[in-house]
Amino acid sequence: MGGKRDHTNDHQGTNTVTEDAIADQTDTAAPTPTGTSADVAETSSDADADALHGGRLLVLTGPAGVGKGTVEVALRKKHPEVWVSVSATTRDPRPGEVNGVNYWFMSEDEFAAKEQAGEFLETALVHGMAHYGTPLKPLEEHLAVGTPTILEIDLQGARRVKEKAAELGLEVMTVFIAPPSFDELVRRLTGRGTETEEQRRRRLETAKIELAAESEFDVTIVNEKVEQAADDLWNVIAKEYGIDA
Ligand SMILES: Nc1ncnc2c1ncn2[C@@H]1O[C@H](COP(=O)(O)OP(=O)(O)OP(=O)(O)O)[C@@H](O)[C@H]1O
Ligand SMILES: Nc1nc2c(ncn2[C@@H]2O[C@H](COP(=O)(O)O)[C@@H](O)[C@H]2O)c(=O)[nH]1
Repeated sequence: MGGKRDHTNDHQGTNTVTEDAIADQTDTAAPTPTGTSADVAETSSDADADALHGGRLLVLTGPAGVGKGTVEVALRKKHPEVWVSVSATTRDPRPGEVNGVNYWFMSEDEFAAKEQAGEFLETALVHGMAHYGTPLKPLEEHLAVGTPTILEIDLQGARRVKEKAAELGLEVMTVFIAPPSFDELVRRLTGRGTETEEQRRRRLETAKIELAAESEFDVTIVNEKVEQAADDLWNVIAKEYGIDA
């Protein structure tokens, strides 16, 4: 697998991930859960890890505010056949975020019950603040039909998926999205304006740990310019899935 690190030089203007932009991600390639968080339970109750055998996916990781969500939206605009897994989370929705589109938002109790029931591929406590998890059932459904699939998860989740890949018979390509500089990362996170000062501080602490782990990933894409980063990501996907780019 890769090892490429892509650099571009000019910045793109800020580009907030809006509800409308994310709504564009409506899946066309395979079934996607919709509705309330209760639907996750319905679709995930028979989760069977064997169903992932032979599946192929991309794990996308990068520090808070680097632009992962923004790049995914740009990618999905050009390549709607790519599916980005919708995670469960116990954090509160940001303004404009929609349940079942951005995340499956749920209480800590609901999350713990699903975790206990084995409904997640992986889970993590992120930034020491909220739990996040990748629902298994929709992932199985997409991998079964060969949909190009992205899990946007944190470093702990990426490590967990890599550890489990062999046992599950999964082909996993890991991609790290890096900022052009730490200062620019701080600017983007601050500019997004969705966190309190304390939340931002915690995210930047996590960011330092994640940036130090970049070499664990198969490929690094530096997000200087959103469209270029989305094209770079598509090239990785196309290569991984044997698609003519
Ligand atoms: N290439 C870029 N140049 C300038 N601004 C960018 C670029 N990419 C993203 N941004 C801006 O940076 C901010 C953070 O982007 P985004 O929310 O996509 O980050 P993220 O990595 O998904 O963050 P988190 O992990 O905290 O959810 C947004 O305001 C977005 O518009
Ligand atoms: N381990 C997992 N990490 C996840 C999952 N879904 C999202 N994430 C990561 O959490 C942070 C914070 O996300 P935010 O939306 O609150 O800014 C970010 O790094 C995501 O990539 C998951 O299912 N598992």
